[in-house]
Amino acid sequence: MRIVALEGIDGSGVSTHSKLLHGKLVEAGVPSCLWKEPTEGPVGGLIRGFLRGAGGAVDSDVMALLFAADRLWGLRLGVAERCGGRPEVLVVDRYKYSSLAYQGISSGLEWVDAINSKAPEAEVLVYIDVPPEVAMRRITARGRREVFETPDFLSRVKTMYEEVLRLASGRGVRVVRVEGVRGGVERSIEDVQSEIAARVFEALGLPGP
Ligand SMILES: Nc1ncnc2c1ncn2[C@@H]1O[C@H](COP(=O)(O)OP(=O)(O)OP(=O)(O)O)[C@@H](O)[C@H]1O
Ligand SMILES: Cc1cn([C@H]2C[C@H](O)[C@@H](COP(=O)(O)O)O2)c(=O)[nH]c1=O
Repeated sequence: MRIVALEGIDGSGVSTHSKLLHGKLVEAGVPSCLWKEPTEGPVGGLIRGFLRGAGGAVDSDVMALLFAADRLWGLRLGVAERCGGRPEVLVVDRYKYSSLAYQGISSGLEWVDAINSKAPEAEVLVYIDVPPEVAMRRITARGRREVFETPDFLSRVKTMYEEVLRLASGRGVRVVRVEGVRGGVERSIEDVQSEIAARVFEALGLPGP
């Protein structure tokens, strides 16, 4: 199973572009499945509660363990059930790189990496680079906020992603960095998506979308 992971700070467009990319793969006849973390499984439900603030204060180590458990549940049980077996390409809307960037801040990269060592590296990691101010504008516009969605925390996550991308790249993951904002101007969804699709197809050795 070839894993293509989409990553970025909240509001960068990870969910939007995961769905669109999956649609393009299906259109091109590539057996592909769209997966999202946190999942809809039992551990994913617990995580959602914490993200909405229902579980009280959020402890980074506890969240890291929950995300790692949810991830393995997905890889070992959820994907097979939802995708009808093992798809050729699994497009993941967030993966272990989110744990490294978000929980790595307080829990430490090394430990978060260790508890995720049973989740294989992605073949391709698409990072959507958006400044926290733009991301926060989009988050505010949609009206509901989760615990990590503050300007200060998203700035720290963005800084952490740089380290995570270096780590992944050093392990042979194809890192595709895409600008969500160019020359101070937000790029349209279509513009960003056509770049993502073209570069992911190329990285996977598939004929262009
Ligand atoms: N170029 C763009 N790419 C993606 N989304 C964009 C773009 N321009 C505007 N948007 C808007 O930004 C929002 C991004 O939402 P989306 O749920 O995809 O982000 P996300 O990164 O998955 O956030 P979260 O992790 O908080 O759920 C959507 O409302 C989308 O319409
Ligand atoms: C997989 C994963 C996610 N997170 C964070 C990133 C977001 O703030 C939320 C998920 O919300 P979304 O609206 O569904 O994108 O959780 C994280 O901190 N660690 C992880 O491993």
